Amino acid sequence: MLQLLGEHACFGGVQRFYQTASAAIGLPMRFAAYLPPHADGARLPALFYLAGLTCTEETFVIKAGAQRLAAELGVVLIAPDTSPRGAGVAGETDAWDFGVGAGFYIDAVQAPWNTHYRMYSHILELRELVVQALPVDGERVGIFGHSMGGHGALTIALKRPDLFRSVSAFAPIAAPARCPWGRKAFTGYLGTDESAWLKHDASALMAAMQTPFPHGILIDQGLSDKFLAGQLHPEAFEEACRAAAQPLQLRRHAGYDHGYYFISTYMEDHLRFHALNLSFTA
Ligand SMILES: N[C@@H](CCC(=O)N[C@@H](CS)C(=O)NCC(=O)O)C(=O)O
Repeated sequence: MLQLLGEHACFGGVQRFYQTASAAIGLPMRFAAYLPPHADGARLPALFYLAGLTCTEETFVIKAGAQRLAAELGVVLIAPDTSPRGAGVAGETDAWDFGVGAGFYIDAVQAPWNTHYRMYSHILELRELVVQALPVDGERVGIFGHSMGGHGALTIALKRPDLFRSVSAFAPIAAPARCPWGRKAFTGYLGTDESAWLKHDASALMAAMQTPFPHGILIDQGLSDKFLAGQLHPEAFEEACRAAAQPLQLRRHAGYDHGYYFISTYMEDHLRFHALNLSFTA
């Protein structure tokens, strides 16, 4: 079921790469798993990291610099891929913001995308798989992500707060139904009925809830991010959290852009935020 593709010693633990026959996607899917040093039989908290447009399961592992602190905190890190690979849908590699590398962590309902582009179900299936096959405590799983993956982390956590008990994001696409990236993806994967999009829009989902994460949500945003004005809309999510009485730390950082120099700068804060949240009993 799980095929080990590679393993590298890293800060006393192991950085692994796996392939699994994904039932949700209907194709082989890859993911990365960092296992910190741990005692035999231990069940550890785990964090899913969802990456952004054009990324793979390797991007976070190589660029975010998360393993050293994950080793210290004893947290497992799971990094899925960002879309199906080799689905063979016509045009799937024509654009960098739709199709391959841009699955948006939703299940497509429109043909021809709905056969394989089912990244929401894939993340849930991976969660089950890692709890079963790796030393992961199913009661202590959190989720975070960047840009498209920030949208994924926020929406998946809001849809399933029972499965993901802690959530944070870097420069998330916070209101996809009203930005060009989100509108393009939702039109292609979900169709033109915009009311159906709102079930996959973090700001709309939050506006319809009451304090789903009582210990708070953490978001970091660079103010020199070239996508901030047109694509990200953190202020919409901030407003929705205020209306829902959801505690939110939205930190805006002068000088930081959209990339991994920004993400790696604040990675430690996110890992400590999740480790603390996952230490509270449910
Ligand atoms: N290809 C795009 C940029 C795509 C992009 O910025 N992707 C972000 C996520 S939305 C990313 O993490 N890229 C990988 C990297 O920075 O290593 C462009 O031409 O501006």
